[in-house]
Amino acid sequence: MIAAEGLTKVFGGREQEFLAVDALDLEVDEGEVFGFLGPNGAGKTTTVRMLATLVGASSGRAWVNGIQIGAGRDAEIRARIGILTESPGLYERLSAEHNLRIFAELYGCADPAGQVEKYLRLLGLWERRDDPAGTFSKGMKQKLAIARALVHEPAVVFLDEPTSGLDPEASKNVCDFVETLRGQGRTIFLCTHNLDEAERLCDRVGVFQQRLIAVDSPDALRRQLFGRQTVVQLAPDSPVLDPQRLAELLPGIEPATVVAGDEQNGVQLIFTVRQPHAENPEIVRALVGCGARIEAVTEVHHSLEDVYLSLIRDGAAQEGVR
Ligand SMILES: Nc1ncnc2c1ncn2[C@@H]1O[C@H](COP(=O)(O)OP(=O)(O)OP(=O)(O)O)[C@@H](O)[C@H]1O
Repeated sequence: MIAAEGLTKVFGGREQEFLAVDALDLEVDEGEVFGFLGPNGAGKTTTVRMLATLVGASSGRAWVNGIQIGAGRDAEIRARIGILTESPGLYERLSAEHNLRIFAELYGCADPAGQVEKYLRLLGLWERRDDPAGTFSKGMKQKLAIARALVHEPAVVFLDEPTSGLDPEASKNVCDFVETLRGQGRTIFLCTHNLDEAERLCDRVGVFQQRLIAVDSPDALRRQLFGRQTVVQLAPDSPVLDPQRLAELLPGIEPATVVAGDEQNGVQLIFTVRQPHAENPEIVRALVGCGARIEAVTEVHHSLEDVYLSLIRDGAAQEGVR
């Protein structure tokens, strides 16, 4: 639905060139919610602007909805996508309804009034439809801009920071709304700094800083970067275990990292495992066989933030994750 091959953007003239997007290769499937994550200035907006045909690429190729960008059919692409840019850019003096109607008519919707009403209602703005957009709060403006991006029922939607600057409740409302779009077969390309939001909404995420560092589902990235780890918490009065004996009893399982305990908290053993379902029972059996008193067995959970920070801090070294 969205594909890029070596997509590159260089700003500036020959004197002073700036490489904003470096040879991006990417495929986003139909119906997928794809999160595009990266620090400030990473080139996310520039990528969206290229894909949405708002700025030309310097080199490389890309297709949106099966149509190649910059190949004479950009107007067709623009008619079939919806885009929420970083600043809503509404007609402040016009009513919410009028703002949407202009776009619905511009896009040639068969039933502009019906579409406008549908999205004003879906985003909870119907009661305020006659108020000028300029009198709306930031959250309401954002919702109106989202409605505008969707009013012509595009198959591909680009959302650049949809919850930026919104309070927690307004962010949640926008997120909930994006979630409702998931089941409708639309392809959603979401740029966000909110990693909880990305974790909740996205099928896959791409971590990007001028070039694509890694791309996969949050779970797969977690596994690739950190493996799966099982923590065995021993009781404070548990006997001390002989690591040599334990290693003999658990062939094929990496020796555990031992975190020392104190009077209140017993020792923790952290095992890196491949298949917790198969290996955890073996670990517990071996420990109990050595006389350990086990208080709890848990799996370490790494957040998407852990994944993101690890990839961004160590971008170059993580090439292999791709
Ligand atoms: N028209 C332009 N001319 C020159 N440089 C530009 C232009 N547009 C963007 N840039 C530069 O390209 C880089 C990437 O900017 P971009 O807005 O794509 O980043 P971003 O990942 O969206 O950042 P943020 O998360 O802060 O919105 C920045 O260094 C920016 O200054």
